[in-house]
Amino acid sequence: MTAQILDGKATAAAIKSALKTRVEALQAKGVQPGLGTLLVGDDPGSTWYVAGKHRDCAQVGIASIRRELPDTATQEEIEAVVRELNEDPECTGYIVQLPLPKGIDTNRVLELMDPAKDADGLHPMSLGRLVLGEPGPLPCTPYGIIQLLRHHDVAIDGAHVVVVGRGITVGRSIGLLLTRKSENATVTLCHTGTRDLPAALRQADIIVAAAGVGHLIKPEYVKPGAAVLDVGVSRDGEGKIVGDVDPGVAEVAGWLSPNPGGVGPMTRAQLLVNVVEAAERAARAQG
Ligand SMILES: Nc1nc2c(c(=O)[nH]1)N[C@@H](CN(C=O)c1ccc(C(=O)N[C@@H](CCC(=O)O)C(=O)O)cc1)CN2
Repeated sequence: MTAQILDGKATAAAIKSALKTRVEALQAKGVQPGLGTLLVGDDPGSTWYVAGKHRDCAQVGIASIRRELPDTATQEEIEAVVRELNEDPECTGYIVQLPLPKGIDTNRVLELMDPAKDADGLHPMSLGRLVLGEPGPLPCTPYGIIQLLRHHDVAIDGAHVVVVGRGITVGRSIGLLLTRKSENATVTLCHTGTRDLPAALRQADIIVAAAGVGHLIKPEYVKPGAAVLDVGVSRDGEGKIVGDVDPGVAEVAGWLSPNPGGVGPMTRAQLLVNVVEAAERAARAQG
């Protein structure tokens, strides 16, 4: 078997094209959506991701507001920029690029954000709304994964999804989305403390690999025909970027997201969706 490709680039392009029309409708009402980003430090990966987010904004007509601080920035300096973005009327939604430098209390920074401007769906209020089933911004990578599966007609209803990784951006929240009535999946969350990871993975109809451990998912752990989503990014011994999924998995899986070109572009597209939806909510509230 050679897996069918879950093409994130093409799916994200379709989402962005639909968003352009929604942005034009907002602009016609005098509302200009604007995405703010706060980047602390000069990590090449984070710098690249933030640049990509602004390129996407330009494509759909969302304005860009960029704030940058050196990696020596203190908690207070970071919080001061968060307060500025909370107050900036041109910034209708924003993100704090993660991870923040060592020594910074990330939760304190996220909690300080205005929840109405949370474009990442990572504010405690947004996560709480997700638990309660109330409308709000959805976490970008988890919802991007669901959109990618839907777009390729991969059955989620009734599927057993095994997630590997318990980080805040993917592992912790994806189960909340997948177990909603609208998705109706059964989710097992695995992590470094899971005793027999291969045994858990062999049960999966869908695997979400978000551990950040290069080539962790081997072909022999995958049920033939399963859908496999490669979220992780890490470097091998030679410094080359690798995903969490061993290339041999393509011979066993029914569906496979490439990395790059799979979940990454979907994460960015969902961020734009959150910005546009927040601006639409604000426009409705204004009447
Ligand atoms: N505040 C946030 N921080 C982080 C998030 C997040 O959702 N919000 N997720 C990750 C990084 N991330 C978004 O910020 C992200 C990662 C990868 C991509 C992407 O498009 N990757 C491309 C490859 C890019 C390359 O060539 O290196 C792909 O997969 O095709 C977008 C966003 C951690 N931080």
